[in-house]
Amino acid sequence: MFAPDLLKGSICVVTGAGTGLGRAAALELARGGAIVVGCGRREEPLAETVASIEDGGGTAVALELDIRESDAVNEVVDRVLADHGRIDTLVNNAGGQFALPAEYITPNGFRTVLELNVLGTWLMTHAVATKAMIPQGGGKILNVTLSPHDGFPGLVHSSAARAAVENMTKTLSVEWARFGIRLNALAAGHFDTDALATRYVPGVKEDALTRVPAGRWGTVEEWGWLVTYLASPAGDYFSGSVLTLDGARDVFGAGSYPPAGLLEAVEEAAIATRQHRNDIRFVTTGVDRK
Ligand SMILES: CCCCCCCCC/C=C/C(=O)SCCNC(=O)CCNC(=O)[C@H](O)C(C)(C)COP(=O)(O)OP(=O)(O)OC[C@H]1O[C@@H](n2cnc3c(N)ncnc32)[C@H](O)[C@@H]1OP(=O)(O)O
Ligand SMILES: NC(=O)C1=CN([C@@H]2O[C@H](COP(=O)(O)OP(=O)(O)OC[C@H]3O[C@@H](n4cnc5c(N)ncnc54)[C@H](OP(=O)(O)O)[C@@H]3O)[C@@H](O)[C@H]2O)C=CC1
Repeated sequence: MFAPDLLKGSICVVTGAGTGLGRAAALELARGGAIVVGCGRREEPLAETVASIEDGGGTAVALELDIRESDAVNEVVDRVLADHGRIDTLVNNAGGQFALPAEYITPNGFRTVLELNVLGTWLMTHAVATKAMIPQGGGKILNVTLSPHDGFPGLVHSSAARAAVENMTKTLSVEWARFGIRLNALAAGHFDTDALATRYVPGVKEDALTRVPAGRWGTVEEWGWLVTYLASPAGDYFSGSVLTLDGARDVFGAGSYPPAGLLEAVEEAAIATRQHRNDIRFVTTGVDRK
């Protein structure tokens, strides 16, 4: 899609680079000439992303990291700086949640989603800004969030978390403009990734598609193009924005609730696990993981 030297020599850190949207972003950044540092908890998918990039003539490395661990985040940022000297773009893509009616979400379930999406994004952002971007005189941070924005029934924890991330993005775009740091949030609608296929019950997933006016899932390539455009000089004047890529999902809005299949899946999980309805686990996969 882009010229092969668009990002030549640029150092781009992508969290969650082993799968789905993060993988697609990493591949497209590398096609544009960036040196990609892919992070995530599992070594295997990261290694596959690196191999795909290298097969295409690009350059990438993988570093295992749980973005919720402050010490580990600092170590990884130090390592990138030791190896590459700077960080031009950070893509805070790692994130996620499970779909569950709000009344079933436990305190720890809510905390877990907040920690992953808000704390994890904050730890990465703060470490990269203070160790790399402020000393080097600038950089770009792209935070992946969610569409629809005005409430996402079935995902109350993540809806709250992504709103926090978008506000964090806007706040920092003002505070850190004096350092040349530009921050934007990229709100994803429904993209056809493995996670979408495996983490949500089929009825719920299909219901989600009926709420996309464009009538189709987004492709991971379309996501990679947006990330790469913003990382490139063409994206230099974007800061403090929320860019929504969703085939008009946000305009359609939350729609009715519950989506087809969600409550039935809760009941099935309760029967399968012989658990009390207030102690439902892993309903989104329909599999008893206990
Ligand atoms: C309707 C609209 C649809 C809409 C359908 C379409 C949606 C499209 C929009 C979004 C799409 C995407 O984001 S797709 C990308 C999806 N990708 C991801 O989510 C990847 C990252 N996710 C994860 O790692 C996990 O899902 C996450 C829970 C966040 C973190 O996992 P951890 O291993 O750290 O957590 P655990 O230790 O297992 O669990 C911590 C607590 O959370 C609870 N918990 C964890 N998974 C749970 C589950 N499936 N169901 C219930 N509860 C769960 C546990 O019971 C624990 O609480 P206690 O039992 O009380 O201790
Ligand atoms: N697909 C879609 O339609 C939508 C996706 N999004 C968001 O886009 C992003 C990517 O989604 P998608 O590619 O579909 O889903 P994936 O589940 O494939 O991607 C999540 C990635 O984040 C990594 N990750 C998860 N937890 C951590 C952690 N604690 N530390 C480091 N890395 C972590 C995972 O790797 P590992 O498990 O190895 O750590 C994985 O590579 C997520 O934030 C998601 O919520 C938002 C809206 C819609």
